[in-house]
Amino acid sequence: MSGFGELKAVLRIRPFRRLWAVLGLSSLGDWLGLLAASTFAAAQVDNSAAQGVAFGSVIAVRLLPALVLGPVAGVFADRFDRRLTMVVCDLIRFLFFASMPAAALIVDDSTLVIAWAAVATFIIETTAMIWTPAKEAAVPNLLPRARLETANQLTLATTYGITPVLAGLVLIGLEKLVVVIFGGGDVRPQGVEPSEVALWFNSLTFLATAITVFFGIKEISGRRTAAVERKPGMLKEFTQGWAFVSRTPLVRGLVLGIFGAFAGGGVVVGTAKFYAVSLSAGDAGFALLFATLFLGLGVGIAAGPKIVGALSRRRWFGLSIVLAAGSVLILALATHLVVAVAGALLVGVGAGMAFLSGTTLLGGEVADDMRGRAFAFVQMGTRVVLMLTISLSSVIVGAGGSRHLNLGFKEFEVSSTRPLLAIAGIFGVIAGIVALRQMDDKKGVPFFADVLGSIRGRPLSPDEPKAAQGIFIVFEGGEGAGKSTQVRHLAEALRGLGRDVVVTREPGATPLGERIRSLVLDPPEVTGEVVTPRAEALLYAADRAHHVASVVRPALARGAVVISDRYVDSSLAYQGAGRTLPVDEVSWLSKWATGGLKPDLVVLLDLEPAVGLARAGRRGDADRLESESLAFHERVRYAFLDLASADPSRYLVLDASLPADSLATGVLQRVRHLMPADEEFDIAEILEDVAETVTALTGDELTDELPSGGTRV
Ligand SMILES: Nc1ncnc2c1ncn2[C@@H]1O[C@H](COP(=O)(O)OP(=O)(O)OP(=O)(O)O)[C@@H](O)[C@H]1O
Ligand SMILES: Cc1cn([C@H]2C[C@H](O)[C@@H](COP(=O)(O)O)O2)c(=O)[nH]c1=O
Repeated sequence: MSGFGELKAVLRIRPFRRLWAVLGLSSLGDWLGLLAASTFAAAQVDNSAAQGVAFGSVIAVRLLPALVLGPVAGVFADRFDRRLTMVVCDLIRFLFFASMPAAALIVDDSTLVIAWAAVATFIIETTAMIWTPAKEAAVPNLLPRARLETANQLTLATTYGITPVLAGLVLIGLEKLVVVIFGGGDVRPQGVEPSEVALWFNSLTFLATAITVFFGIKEISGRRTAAVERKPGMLKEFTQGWAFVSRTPLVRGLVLGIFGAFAGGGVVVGTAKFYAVSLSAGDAGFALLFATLFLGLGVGIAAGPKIVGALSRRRWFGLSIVLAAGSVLILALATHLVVAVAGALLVGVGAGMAFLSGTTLLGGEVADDMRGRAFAFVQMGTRVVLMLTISLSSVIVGAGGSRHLNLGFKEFEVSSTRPLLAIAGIFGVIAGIVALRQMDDKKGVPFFADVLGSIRGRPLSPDEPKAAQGIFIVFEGGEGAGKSTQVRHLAEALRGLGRDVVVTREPGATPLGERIRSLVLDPPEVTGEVVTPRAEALLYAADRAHHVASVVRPALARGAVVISDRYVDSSLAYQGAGRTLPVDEVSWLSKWATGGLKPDLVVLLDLEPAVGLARAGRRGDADRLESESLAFHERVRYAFLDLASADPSRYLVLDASLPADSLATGVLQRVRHLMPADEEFDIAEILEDVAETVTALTGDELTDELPSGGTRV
């Protein structure tokens, strides 16, 4: 589905659509509130120093509740009905936003009005601290899991992209409207200053959201009834929440990664002004870097899922943190504005992707009864980390100035922003790697191969555990190389030693496989149509999936030696090299089909195709693949040899032009090493039977002479 199609599909879900509208409105209110409350406080006094203090104190008061109430806010979201929690919070915000301009109308003392604005802001922020986790925790209950990521894209874009811009526009629009209706500043009646009108408007947005949530999104309620009665006390719930965050690897990893990213972001913001100076880029450079960072954030949120495709979201999260933090290192080292802009873009992309994947993971993988506390913990932590890092880094950089560095051959002026950014970048990369290790859901799957495969739509999957006791031996090679002969011989030898041996083959070891075998190998004159290369690859993979699940794994699980005539390498050689399908795709398909089951030993019987085809021809009519050109079979042969040389410890390559009994000895010698020490067999003792068995099985007189053109390996 296209990105637009996915958005439409999410918005078709009525309760989510309404919640999204509510979120948009309340986020508009938040941004408007931030701008209006602070300008309103500043407007109450005349001199610029007092205006600065009034403005700053309202902002500071907005951040305080995170420290005071943050830890317990999640308990509300998890304990009480989330719909009612949201409605009560919105009604409180409605009343307190309206109380600010109302106070200015009633009270004459500007100090009191400012003080009230600070108190009201504190209460409003406190309720927001409770409202947000309740909302975040409710979203996953309104949607199918598969739609959660798109829903988060939409809500993040709304909260951080659309509504702040809209809030600015509304404020400008209100200002113009006030001038048109009431005229300039001196003649205006009381209570209609633009910031006051904005606060009235803002209070109404919260009334509207309260009404919508109460009457329009009843689905948010009703997730528990009797369970509430059984809940422990609030204090217990609070401590349970903290214990959950610290003991659950996924949440611990998420929290660590998110805090690391925010710490890095805080340092970037705190040092940005000085950093722009160190680039000699001035205010314009500062603005450019900031705009680029936000652009990157948007790109990360909007395009991230498409870029990484099917990559595990846990891995994506860790990767995003490392990308963001690693790009802070680019900023630390950049000496040119263009490089710094590229770095800022990547920081934004990484942060946006981490934000989206982190939110989706928290929503999708944390159980409903803990979700509110998990979101509240993150909400509180990010604010605290951001506040601390912004203030600390700006103080450090302000005090640090710049240092003159003389390397002998070159001299530099190094701003203190650089080491600080470097430290933040290194710290962030480490946080990302640790987070990834904590929460990796594909342990043992190579990371970068998985990332590349996922981007191409073919993620790697962890191997299914192989039964410890059994031994899996595969014979590979071109047509007529002697595989069946050697398979049977080895089986006889091992059975003679008392081992449980399962002889099998691909394709066609099962009734289903038999049917697939005739579909792929019968000539077109029989089947009535030509099997296309991709269909052929899929048919072999289907046979393999069924074969491994129903024959190979069960036999290995009971400790048998499984000897298969052909396996994965045949697909890589025939469909990959022979049919020239992309080998990595064929390989991925087989890995998927087998759950990653690899043989303990592959015996490759290497033979000139012409010789092998001649041998096979003695059996009668050629099948569909035997009828392929000599060039096809040459490609197959060299593909087998390449596979063997890429992983020599797993392969035994034998010159298949040698007599069958020599080959059998070579195979037995190697297989010996696969047996447990106490089961090692005496080759000399069983060699006696080898030639006999082989002759009996093939029905041919085996000769010591090399067939013409044969090469010894
Ligand atoms: N080492 C050998 N030297 C000469 N002939 C052999 C040798 N091994 C097997 N043969 C003969 O070659 C023919 C093909 O042998 P076999 O069926 O074992 O090969 P294969 O690799 O399983 O063939 P295919 O893949 O086409 O089924 C048989 O007639 C067999 O007797
Ligand atoms: C498993 C597998 C086999 N093939 C081809 C190779 C042979 O031509 C036939 C099997 O015939 P055999 O007599 O049993 O050796 O199928 C293939 O193309 N791809 C595969 O994955």
